[in-house]
Amino acid sequence: MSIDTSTGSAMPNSVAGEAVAELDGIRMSFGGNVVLDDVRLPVHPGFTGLIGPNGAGKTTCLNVISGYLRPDQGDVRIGGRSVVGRSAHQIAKLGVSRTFQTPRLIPDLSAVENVMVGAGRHFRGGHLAELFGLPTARHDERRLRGLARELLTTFGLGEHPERAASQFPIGSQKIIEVARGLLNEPRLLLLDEPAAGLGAEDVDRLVTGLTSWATGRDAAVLIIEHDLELITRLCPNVAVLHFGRIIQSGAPRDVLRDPVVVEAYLGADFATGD
Ligand SMILES: Nc1ncnc2c1ncn2[C@@H]1O[C@H](COP(=O)(O)OP(=O)(O)OP(=O)(O)O)[C@@H](O)[C@H]1O
Repeated sequence: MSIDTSTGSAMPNSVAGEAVAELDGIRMSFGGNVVLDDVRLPVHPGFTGLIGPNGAGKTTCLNVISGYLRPDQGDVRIGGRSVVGRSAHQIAKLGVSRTFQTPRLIPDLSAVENVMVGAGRHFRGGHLAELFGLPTARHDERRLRGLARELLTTFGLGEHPERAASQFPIGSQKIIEVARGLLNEPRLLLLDEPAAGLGAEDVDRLVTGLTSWATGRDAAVLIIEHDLELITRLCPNVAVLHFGRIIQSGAPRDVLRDPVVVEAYLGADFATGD
């Protein structure tokens, strides 16, 4: 395993075919209500979709991977290493970023500053250096501001980086949150319904930005989404969760035509376009 000394991350660089993250036999219940039952889900470099009806357990999967919830049973591996019992903060340090269904931006900070909030582990100077305005901190700040601006531009939002986050429409706010999740160069990015509430133009920005960011990187991106067109555009692999169980996985074109999936999730009226 190689240690990434530049970031302090201990996640190994992924080998082709090796899962960056893996849920293995996960069981999760809330007060006797079993929400995940023997969930096995490998997340390889590239884009993986996780779909399923409301309440199927998709966000719970993300919460388990990112350490917000501890499963009753099963293992969570990140970079081949078991992380069950580690805090969300410790897991983030392994190079895991996530977004939430409702964007968690700081409304009075500018778009670029909100993206910079994602920096955490990249501040070499630390908080004391920052507090006393030491050169390391000033250098870090300039560098991060530049990176944050580049990310906003990648997502087509580079025009008004200094505008307060609250002044952006909700769709753009969600994209700013995605950009924030990328500032740390995550090895694993977890996106919870990034396209919910987005118009067609914003969905295009999101897809174009994510594709552009992922090109040339071996990061893994797990996307929960109800927008099946987005899933089909981005993800070579998709898994379907239904009542807490993975009922099918594979290429979206095949999975979305599977009668079990159509029946269980999509309803009798569903038909995929070619
Ligand atoms: N902290 C919690 N306490 C109790 N029940 C919970 C908790 N978190 C989730 N649940 C329940 O677990 C089930 C799965 O919820 P989850 O949010 O994972 O579903 P989902 O597939 O992401 O749904 P959606 O597509 O609507 O976001 C739901 O019945 C939900 O009410």
